[in-house]
Formats: sequence, C-alpha cells, structure tokens
Amino acid sequence: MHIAQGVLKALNVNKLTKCGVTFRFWVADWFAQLNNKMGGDLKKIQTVGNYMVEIWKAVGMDMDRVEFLHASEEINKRPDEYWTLVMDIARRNNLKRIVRCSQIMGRAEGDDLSAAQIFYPCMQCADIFFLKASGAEAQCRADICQLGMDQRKVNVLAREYADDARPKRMKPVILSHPMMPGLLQGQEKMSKSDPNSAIFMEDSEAEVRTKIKKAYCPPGEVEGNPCLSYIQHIVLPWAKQLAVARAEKNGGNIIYTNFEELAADYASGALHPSDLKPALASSINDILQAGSGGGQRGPRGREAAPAMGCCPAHERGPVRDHFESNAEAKALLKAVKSYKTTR
Ligand SMILES: N[C@@H](Cc1ccc(O)cc1)C(=O)O
Repeated sequence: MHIAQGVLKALNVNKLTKCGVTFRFWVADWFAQLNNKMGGDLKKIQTVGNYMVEIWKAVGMDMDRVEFLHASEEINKRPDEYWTLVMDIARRNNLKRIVRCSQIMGRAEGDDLSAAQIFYPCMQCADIFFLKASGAEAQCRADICQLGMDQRKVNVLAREYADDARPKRMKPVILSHPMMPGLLQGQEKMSKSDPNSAIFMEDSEAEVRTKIKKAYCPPGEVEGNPCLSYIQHIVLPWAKQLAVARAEKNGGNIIYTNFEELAADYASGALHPSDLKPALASSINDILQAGSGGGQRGPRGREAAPAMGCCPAHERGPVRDHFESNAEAKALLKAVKSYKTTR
C-alpha cells in the first residue's frame, strides 16, 4: 500500500469521524476480481484486503466510527436489493456512458474491456445506494462518497442516476481527495510496478531516504513538484509542521506550519531542494516509525517537534514496528509480497 492510500485515507477518515460521520469501508473484493486483479484469485484478493485493514489500524486511524464491509459478503446478504439496483442502473445508461467510467478501474476508455468491466461501474454505482444498513428505507444511499479523484466519474453517474430513478433518489455528496503524483519526473500517478514512484507503508527508513533523494524536485517550481505535494497533502496535515535543518549561511533552521509560506519560500529560492528533501524524508519516517517517537524527533540538533496532531500518541504511526513485531501482521505482509500483481 502506498502512503496516499495509507496516510491520506486515514487523515480523511479521522476528519470525517471526528465530525460525527460513520465511515463505512467498502472492501471491494469482488470488484478486484471483476477487474482481474491477482489473476482473479478471490482468496489472494481477500488477503490483500486484510493487509490493508491491518495497515489502517496500525497507522492511527481512529476506529470508533469505522466499519469494514466486504462487498462479496454484503451483496450476498441482500442480493434481491442489490441486483435489482444494478439492473436498473444498467437499463438507464447506454454502453458509452458506462465505458466513460473506465478510469475507476484504472483502465482507459479505449482499452479492450471484458464484459466484467462493464458490470463493474454499474455495480459500483449501485453500491452507493446499497451501503446504508440493511433494512434501511427505500431512499437508502451513502450520504457521502469519499474516494479519490479517479473515482469521480462513477460518483457523478450515481448523482445522475438519483434523478433518473423512479421514484427519484437522494443524491450522494461527492468528497474526492486529490491524487498523489509519482515521485519521479513525468509520473502523473504513483505506480505500484515502479517502487521508486511512491513511498510504501512498509518501506524501511533507508528506502524512504533513497526514494526522496531520487525524487523530482526542481528548484523554484511548486507546480508539478511531487515533493511539495507530499508535504502539502501528507506531512503538514499529519505532523502539523515541517522542520527544516539548514546551515546558517542558507538561512538557518526553520519550521513551517503552513503550506503557503513554505511554497512562497520555495518559489523564491529561499528554500532549496537540498534542505527540503532531508526534512521531508525524516518527516515521512516519523510517520511510519513509532520506534523513533512519532513526531517527537526533529532534524539533528533541533528542539523536539510537538507530537502529531492527528491522533493519540499511543495510536500514532507504528506501521513499521507493527509489521515487524506482530506475527499475524508479519505473515500477512509476507503473503502479500509473494503475490504477483496483474494489470
Ligand atoms: N473502483 C475502486 C474500488 C471500489 C469499488 C466499488 C466501490 O463501491 C467503491 C470503490 C478502486 O479501484 O479503487
């Protein structure tokens, strides 16, 4: 799992549950199978699902108002309701409209899609109206769809369908998080097949340093700079600050608590990539490593940074430790690493 799926998701969930929202995770095992992930092996897919849940728990997602639902199980509990919805959505949309949703499966519209990949968007759209607790009223739907920007097309389809359905249905609110770019030049997206394009939740301290060192970070350029995206969307929201250790001649040590100030300094050249990158790597390592004391450790010679604001200290970022010290988690990670991914 890359850091956007791990940390960004946990941040979003914590923000929502803090406001009183109940967050239902739809563990989309059947969807991965329809999309031929893991060669369509449902057992492997479910192991990957369990590993993801394990990471979210370890990274400090506040579990009080979080539920995990497995698509394959939930659909089989109320098949009449589910498939009636799927058929109605399929009947009210032409093939072109469904194919336009291909991005939600990581496919392009021009790809040679299987018939399963035509089911997929119809089913994902149905999920939104199916997700309320069983026995819910006929108007049932997820109130808010919180997914990545890459899932927007199907969420819009659901809003359109809400108007087309008879009787009409309530429209869901779409809350999309931005997509994190890949770390290397020209990588619009992180790629699971190129380990250097993303930080993974179980990367070692040294791997994080090497990846950030290699990352694209053109001096003075804020737009399209993946290092700055990481700071804006992951480090600052999580750690509330970025502490940069700098030689006196380069301006001395500085702590940023807000992205606009950091971006302005970066754009003007006052903050240089060679000072920014080690700070970013340390900060990511703090997020992933409980053993270092979470957010306590600033760059060398600095006063300790305050603890991460996002969650209680005892729940903070023990991802790396967890997968080392917990036998079950360790076995899960080993199994997942042994799988060959399929496109
Ligand atoms: N399409 C999503 C997975 C998903 C499937 C069904 C849903 O209802 C929601 C999400 C993805 O690829 O990440």
